[in-house]
Amino acid sequence: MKVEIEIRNLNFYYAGKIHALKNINLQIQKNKVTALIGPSGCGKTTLLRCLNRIHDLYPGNRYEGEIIFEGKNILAREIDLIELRSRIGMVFQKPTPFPMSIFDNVAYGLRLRGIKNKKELQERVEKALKEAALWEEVKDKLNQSALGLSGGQQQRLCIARAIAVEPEVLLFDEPTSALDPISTGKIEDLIIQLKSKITIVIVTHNMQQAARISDQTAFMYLGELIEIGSTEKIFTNPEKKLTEEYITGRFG
Ligand SMILES: Nc1ncnc2c1ncn2[C@@H]1O[C@H](COP(=O)(O)OP(=O)(O)OP(=O)(O)O)[C@@H](O)[C@H]1O
Repeated sequence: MKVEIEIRNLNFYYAGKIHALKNINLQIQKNKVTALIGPSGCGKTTLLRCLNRIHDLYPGNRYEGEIIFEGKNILAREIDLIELRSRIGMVFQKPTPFPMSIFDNVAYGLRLRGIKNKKELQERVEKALKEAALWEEVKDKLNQSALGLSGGQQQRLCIARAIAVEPEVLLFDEPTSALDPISTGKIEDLIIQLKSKITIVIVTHNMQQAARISDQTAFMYLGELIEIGSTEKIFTNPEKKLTEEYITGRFG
């Protein structure tokens, strides 16, 4: 199995003082789905947001340790964050389409990367919408506002926007918590399909979801990584008592 991202001795502090991640060591496997689970406030979102340095948007946040991706430490000062975020994309909890047409939403990142040729843009937008299982529903209204789509469609549009720039990794932060069960099922199917091309990390509150779609699961508690293993092992025969108590619903 190939490692896509290796997290070494990662500590993270909000505003220079709140110690939200404590010495995390974790390997994210290539072309697999890794789920981050644990009770509210344990640091799942904080860890996910380290992987494409979203925390840099707020002053005073501090990382210690290393996150190795393609042989480089992405926490290094000289890393180009725009480039990093197109290689390691992110899909948020609430769908976040831009107030522009469906086409322009998906073309957005491509244009940012200097792709201006109309035919190339059209081809890549179509490809991304097909990969996000949205093409059939929107192909006749690409010039209409993205804000007119349903919540589930908007979330698939955000996935299309993220995959249009052909990232290696996609980070999902509770991508279905605002969606109905049918839309949730579509996103879960999509994630399973995408992993043949893209490495996926997903934060989820929903343990059934982690069990359904992930290959490896990491259980976190109070800023620490308690246990990581194959999803089957974590849910049937975890090593640590704390993990067992959590997955059997004794706290949460
Ligand atoms: N912007 C922030 N400033 C200061 N502290 C924060 C900030 N965001 C999160 N924290 C703190 O960091 C810790 C980890 O929070 P985080 O949101 O990563 O947990 P989580 O496991 O994703 O929780 P949830 O499941 O509720 O989303 C918590 O103690 C939280 O209060």
